[in-house]
Amino acid sequence: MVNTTIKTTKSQEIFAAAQNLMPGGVSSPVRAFKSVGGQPIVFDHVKGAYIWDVDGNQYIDYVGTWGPAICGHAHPDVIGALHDALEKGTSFGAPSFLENVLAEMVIAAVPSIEMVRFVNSGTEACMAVLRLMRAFTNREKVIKFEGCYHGHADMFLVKAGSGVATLGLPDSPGVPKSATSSTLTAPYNDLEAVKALFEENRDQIAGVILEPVVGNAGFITPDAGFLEGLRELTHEHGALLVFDEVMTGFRIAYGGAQEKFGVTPDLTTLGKVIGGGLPVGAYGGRRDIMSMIAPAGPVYQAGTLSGNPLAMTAGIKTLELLQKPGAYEYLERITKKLADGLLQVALETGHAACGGHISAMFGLFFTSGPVHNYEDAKNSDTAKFGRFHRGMLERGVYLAPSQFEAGFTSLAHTDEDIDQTIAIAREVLSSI
Ligand SMILES: Cc1ncc(COP(=O)(O)O)c(C=O)c1O
Ligand SMILES: N[C@H](C=O)CCC(=O)O
Repeated sequence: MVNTTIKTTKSQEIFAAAQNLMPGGVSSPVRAFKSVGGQPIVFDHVKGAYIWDVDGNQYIDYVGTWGPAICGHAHPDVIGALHDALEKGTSFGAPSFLENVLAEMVIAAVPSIEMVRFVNSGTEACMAVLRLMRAFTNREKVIKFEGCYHGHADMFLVKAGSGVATLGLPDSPGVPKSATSSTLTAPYNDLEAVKALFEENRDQIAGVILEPVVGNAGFITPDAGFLEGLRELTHEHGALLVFDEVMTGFRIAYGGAQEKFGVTPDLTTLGKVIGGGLPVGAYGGRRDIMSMIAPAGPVYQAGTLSGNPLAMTAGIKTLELLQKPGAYEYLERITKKLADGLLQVALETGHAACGGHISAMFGLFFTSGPVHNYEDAKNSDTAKFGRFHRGMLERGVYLAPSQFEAGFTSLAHTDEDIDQTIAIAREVLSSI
């Protein structure tokens, strides 16, 4: 079972060459392993709950291409549907029936969404939703939370999570002050701070955007009453509430965090799962607000590849699989088993640790916690996380290469995968 001497010669060669070709050798920063140390492995192929690297090593995967692979990688139904769709062409740049099908599925599932617009990434969805918030309210300021990540658009690169947190970067050079001067920040789970911002900026705040369950500062859940409090405050101040469900959408429940917690925002952003592993994003919400988007209204937003037939097909198939009876019960059961198991092993082997899960999303911090916000997350032992990550990798478990990312399970993970992961964690945690 345990192999601590994996050979990664080919991975190393390819990654060395990549460094001369692409900044940091990668197409997106976190995957470069900068914060956990060591070199990334280079993937060859993926299937179900597993990945294989170019040296032939197999790993149990808890990244799931950062969330989309909730049914397991390369699910035969998704691949089959994609084969059929490919025969009809790779891009239309014109209306297709597939958009109607996915739109109907999204609208039926997500409580806040009465109309939806498809885009190509979560970043695009968040950029567009911000423009819409500002246009609808005729106000400029927006509140986001420290450690939350809403993609890499200028306005959101303020105390951002994900790669910005992973690399310990300040707000990015190249972002003009004017782009972020209207972005106000508060600590996650701190309603009083949000109240104060509303008081200090009366009638100027377009809305509040947040990850309803944080995945980009590690896994952090909303305190009881936090989401409800934001709903009340935004109503009270004539501002919009936006849930960025790019990560949580169709993952922590079929209808996302808003279904799970029973709090309905005005607007929602989606991505990841609804593209079934192809590049996709979406934003949607109340009909009166969405009707402002061009060409129905004056707020401009467009995309050559938006509504791409392959992405729509993979999304439709993925949502169909998730509709099967028992899907979310299964995800909850195995993820609980994993998260509880990891925490128990960490505590039994003498580490200060805390963690948890909701449905198919989980996390573990090396601090006794509790972790309520990004500051708490930063105070965890990230160096220890790096050693944990490397030990797990060398024994065949692929975790997100950053303390500031959540973990993901899928319908393809079996009880045996979870048992094996916990056993490996015991071995690693006993030695670090
Ligand atoms: C909550 C959240 N919002 C937005 C994004 C941006 O999405 P993308 O990487 O598809 O641009 C991500 C992930 O990167 C995310 O997790
Ligand atoms: N945290 C990001 C998305 O959820 C990680 C993906 C990336 O930016 O590469």
